[in-house]
Amino acid sequence: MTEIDVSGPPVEAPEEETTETSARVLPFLRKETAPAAATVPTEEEAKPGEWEAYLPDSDDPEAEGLTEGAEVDPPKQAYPPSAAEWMEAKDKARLPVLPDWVKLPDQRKAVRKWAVRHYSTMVGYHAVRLPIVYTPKIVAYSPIGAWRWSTAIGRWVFDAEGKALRLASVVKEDAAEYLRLSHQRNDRVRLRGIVAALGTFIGLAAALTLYVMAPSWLLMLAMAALTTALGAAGAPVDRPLIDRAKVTFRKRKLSSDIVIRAHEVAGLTEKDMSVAFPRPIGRDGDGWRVVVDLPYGKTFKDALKAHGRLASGMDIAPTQLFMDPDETSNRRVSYWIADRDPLAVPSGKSPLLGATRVDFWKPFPWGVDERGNPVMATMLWLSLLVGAVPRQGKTFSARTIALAAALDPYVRLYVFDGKASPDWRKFALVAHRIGFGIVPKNGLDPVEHLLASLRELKADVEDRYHRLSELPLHICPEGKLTPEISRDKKLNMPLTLFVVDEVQEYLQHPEHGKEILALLVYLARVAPAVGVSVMTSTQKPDDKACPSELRDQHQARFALRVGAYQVSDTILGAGSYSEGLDASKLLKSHKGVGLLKGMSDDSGIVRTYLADGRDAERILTRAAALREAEDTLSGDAAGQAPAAENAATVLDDVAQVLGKGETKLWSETIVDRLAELRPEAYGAWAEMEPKPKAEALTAALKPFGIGTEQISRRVNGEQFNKRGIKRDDITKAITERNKKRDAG
Ligand SMILES: Nc1ncnc2c1ncn2[C@@H]1O[C@H](COP(=O)(O)OP(=O)(O)OP(=O)(O)O)[C@@H](O)[C@H]1O
Repeated sequence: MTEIDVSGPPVEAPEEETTETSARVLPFLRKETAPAAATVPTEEEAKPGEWEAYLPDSDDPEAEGLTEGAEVDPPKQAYPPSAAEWMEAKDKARLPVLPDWVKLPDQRKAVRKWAVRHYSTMVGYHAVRLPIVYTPKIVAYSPIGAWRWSTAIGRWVFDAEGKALRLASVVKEDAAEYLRLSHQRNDRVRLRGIVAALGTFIGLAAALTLYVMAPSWLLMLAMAALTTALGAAGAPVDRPLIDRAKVTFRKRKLSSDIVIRAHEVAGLTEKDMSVAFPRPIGRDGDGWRVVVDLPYGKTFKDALKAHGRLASGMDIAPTQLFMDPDETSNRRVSYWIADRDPLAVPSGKSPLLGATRVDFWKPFPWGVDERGNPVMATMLWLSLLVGAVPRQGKTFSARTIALAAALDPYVRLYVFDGKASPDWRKFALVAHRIGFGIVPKNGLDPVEHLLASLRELKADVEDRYHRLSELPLHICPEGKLTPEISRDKKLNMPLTLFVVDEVQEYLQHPEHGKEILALLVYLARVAPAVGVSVMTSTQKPDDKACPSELRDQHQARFALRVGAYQVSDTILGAGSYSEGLDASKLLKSHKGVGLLKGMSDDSGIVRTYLADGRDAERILTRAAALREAEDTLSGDAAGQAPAAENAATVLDDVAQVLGKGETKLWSETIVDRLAELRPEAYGAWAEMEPKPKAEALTAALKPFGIGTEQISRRVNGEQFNKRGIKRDDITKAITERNKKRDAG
């Protein structure tokens, strides 16, 4: 592959350098130059990424000592570039046949909206002034206009323009010249007099005809037109009849002068070099798109640093100015200048309110960007970290994602809220496991419940990896979870979303914090690949409250307003600030607005849709009904024993149901006995078919490292082979658990 050095424009090498044995390698090009016509490119010709090479001309007397074909330091890059590179460069440089605002319906709509708003403002402006300003002015100026017209016609008819020449010939006493000019004047006056008389006659006849025959509206129109024309002619030259519409900046055309001024005051221009405009300024959605080339040596980062000064230079709020780097050149910056602060405009209610169900395998609407384009979110194969200062919409934005998951009846939800706020309560209708706060209540410790859920899920994830690799090819062609597998209840591998709001509350738990951290790190890193996504949110993204070893596992990040750019970088990942992503620039009024990174190839602003408490309740009631209809309610929502209770006692329960002298027992028999022992906890298992019944027990014992094995038994003289549990395994697990418990 060709290596291309585009570190700077070609520089004419000093003569002595070319004669040295260690010749300097000039920056090379993507475009081949015809050797015979090789010249040093001027700055205007040199476009980024299209440098022309300066090849010494052997005919040039100054190129002494250089012979064609003689070896200098071989350039790093092969030359000429390959056809693919050449085509790629051309592809990048090519402008589309039609601009985006013509092709894309969203942009077309925005331009249409802008045009209607712009021109209706203009028309409205003048319509209001027509009766109260323009008409009185026209009427007042029209006599002056009539006088100006008649004197102008009189001067024309009597050849006033030749008067000065005639007078000059009199002063010079040049009789011949005077006679010639007088003759010319007489001829002119005669002809012009006839024309004027004819014009007056026709005009009067037309006026009379109009007066007698024309309908009154036409007569009025003609009079209005005549008065307007006279008024315009009579208006003082320094004060035009019609005011210019005094429109605000956002409706004023953004000119290159304004952009240049902004760069000058922002210190982004050089003494002898201003900014260049590689393409014309144009409308883009509800704003202007301006692409500039900064002077050589200035970078996108410089523009980013000067953000506030640029906004001031353009006379707009900083929140109206958006910047994007350009991949072809570090000195090219693309600005989007919004007509008004787009982030303060609410994005509206979540479309989930009108949705009967969601397919969580597909992207779902989460909000809109600064230009009002929809932003679709997906949680497939990733984990998401949400961070912000309190009251900015952290919980609401994360909850909208969980609501979408709830509306897919095949998605299993785990919801834990460290703050025990009312925001997540209604998820109890659908969540497989749910817990609030960190303080034990009604005999249930939410932290232990979270821990047990994490262990349960870890075992599930390990099991999924194992089973996916063993599934037959026709079910699992690529060894990956598919929509079909995830919806097959028998396979029990649904898409799963693990939500932890205010995660720092759990991570700082004195007893279980470390284990919770380790399990979350494991899940955020490993689980997305088998359809288990983790979504954590925090108002304290610092290392103490939410260590980087957990933050770093999140592929996607969403930062709402934070206090400082360093905190923004902590949430979004190092280097985000230099890419132009800085959540500290968001304002308090920007509720539910944040910067999204890593969910797709694009990073940027999302104004999340709003689903308040009542909306959430409506959606969750619908989601619960949907799950009931599809028979997918499970865990806590289905009234099945909470994970903590199961996990804490299942070992003892199994030990208890194993009869004296029974060294091993079939799983389904164990479940039946468990259901008799504690129907409130195991009743639901007992009603299952034999296979899922056995699988439920296997999953419950998995976190303790207990597996099943084939057990042969004779029933009524017949031999049966089924999977079961060994007493020794149970006894060992209980001993280990007790040891751990005692060790504290
Ligand atoms: N998308 C949105 N559109 C409009 N307003 C919103 C949006 N999201 C949140 N808000 C407003 O912001 C307020 C705070 O939201 P939320 O409770 O999600 O903040 P938070 O960051 O989780 O706060 P805390 O840390 O105190 O829980 C909400 O009560 C709501 O009024």
